[in-house]
Amino acid sequence: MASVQLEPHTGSGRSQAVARKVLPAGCVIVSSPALATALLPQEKGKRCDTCYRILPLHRCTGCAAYWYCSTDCQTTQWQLHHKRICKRFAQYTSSVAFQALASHEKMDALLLSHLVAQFTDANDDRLTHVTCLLPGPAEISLPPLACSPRISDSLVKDLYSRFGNNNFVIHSHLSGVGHGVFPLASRLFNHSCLPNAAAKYRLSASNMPIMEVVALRDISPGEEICLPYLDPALLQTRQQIFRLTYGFECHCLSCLFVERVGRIPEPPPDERDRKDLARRLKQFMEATPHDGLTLSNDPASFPSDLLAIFHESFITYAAETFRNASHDGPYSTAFDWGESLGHLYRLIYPPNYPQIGMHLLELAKTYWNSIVAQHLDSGGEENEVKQHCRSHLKHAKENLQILGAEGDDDGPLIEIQTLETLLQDA
Ligand SMILES: C[S@@+](CC[C@H](N)C(=O)[O-])C[C@H]1O[C@@H](n2cnc3c(N)ncnc32)[C@H](O)[C@@H]1O
Repeated sequence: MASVQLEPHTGSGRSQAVARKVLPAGCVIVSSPALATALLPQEKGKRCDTCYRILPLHRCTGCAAYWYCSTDCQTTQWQLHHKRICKRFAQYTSSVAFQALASHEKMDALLLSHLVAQFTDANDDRLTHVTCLLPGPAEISLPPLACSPRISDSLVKDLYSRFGNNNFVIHSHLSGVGHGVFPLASRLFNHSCLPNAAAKYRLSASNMPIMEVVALRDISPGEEICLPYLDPALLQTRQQIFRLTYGFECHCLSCLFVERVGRIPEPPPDERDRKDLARRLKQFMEATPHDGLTLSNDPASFPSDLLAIFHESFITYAAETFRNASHDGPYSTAFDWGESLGHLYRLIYPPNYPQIGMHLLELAKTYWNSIVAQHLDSGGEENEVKQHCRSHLKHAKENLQILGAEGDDDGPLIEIQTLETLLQDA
């Protein structure tokens, strides 16, 4: 690996991935192939079970439960694991033991089945790449499998004990489509709530999705490279999830900020008071230059009467109110809450975090929707709306170009291009 090296992490038993040279924003730091993947149930029949692309599909005639875009993809998966699963699949998924599982456990059971079906040799290097990962904190019991393993039960259990704190959600345009085992990325990257890198997935013919880890900003030699294990906007609950699922406590600067705040105050229940909170957030953002790393500062430098904006219920309220109004209005509500959510994201997430870009694109589309829907004819108002649309689109593009093309072929960068053209002609 020319870009990173594994070093012992000071003060803990784990390792850390450290940059060996300057890694400029947007560069692919590491490509990590999948060892096994499983599509989410809602994606079944919509995407190819091997390459995850959305194409015309044909069904496996044996089990009628796996879909492929080509003979190549079908052959690849048949050789990997499907030949051992196909015949028993219907019986397996209708079994009492499988049906009794919660939906996330069903995903794990399928992924584990896809993984173990591949192996006969316990000493296969690819298995060692999984068993050398850190196990999760909780005692686990094995889920039922779709085939009888040809490796020992203790090895299967050993593999499964790595699932909860190492596997990844495979996503396209930030929307989850499957789960995957990516041993190289798991071995390398620790978590930070202010990460300097993010994972994206490349989909190509006859291959399982490949994870690429991209630098979100310029990374200096010697700096640790971290990924977000979960959405950093879960400011109140994330520490508990780290403890229960991953067995660690996060000490990043953002978590230090939250710890110093103590208890994030509840936002006011009344809609008018919430609007007022959002208005004060806007004033604060207009008056205070911020670099997207606000949560790495001392909370004493942050207005205490604004802290309720970090309450998860306020973030959810802002997101839902924006979403509900962004297509058909009322547009003034969508603009107000869309802008507030943009401010919140800039405060919580590190620079160039893709959620910021995706939100700015949604906001730009909302301004455009309002132009189209309202046929604004008072020249001044329309110009102002167009200006907002252009400005958000520009910032969305700057942000999302860092992560670059990922997932399905269409997507935010294409949407930006289309909207740019429409705006030019408007
Ligand atoms: C995907 S693995 C990371 C692999 C790790 N670099 C190694 O040495 O193999 C996840 C595990 O790394 C540890 N870890 C990751 N990020 C951490 C952090 N910010 N603080 C403490 N432990 C962390 C936890 O034990 C977690 O369960």
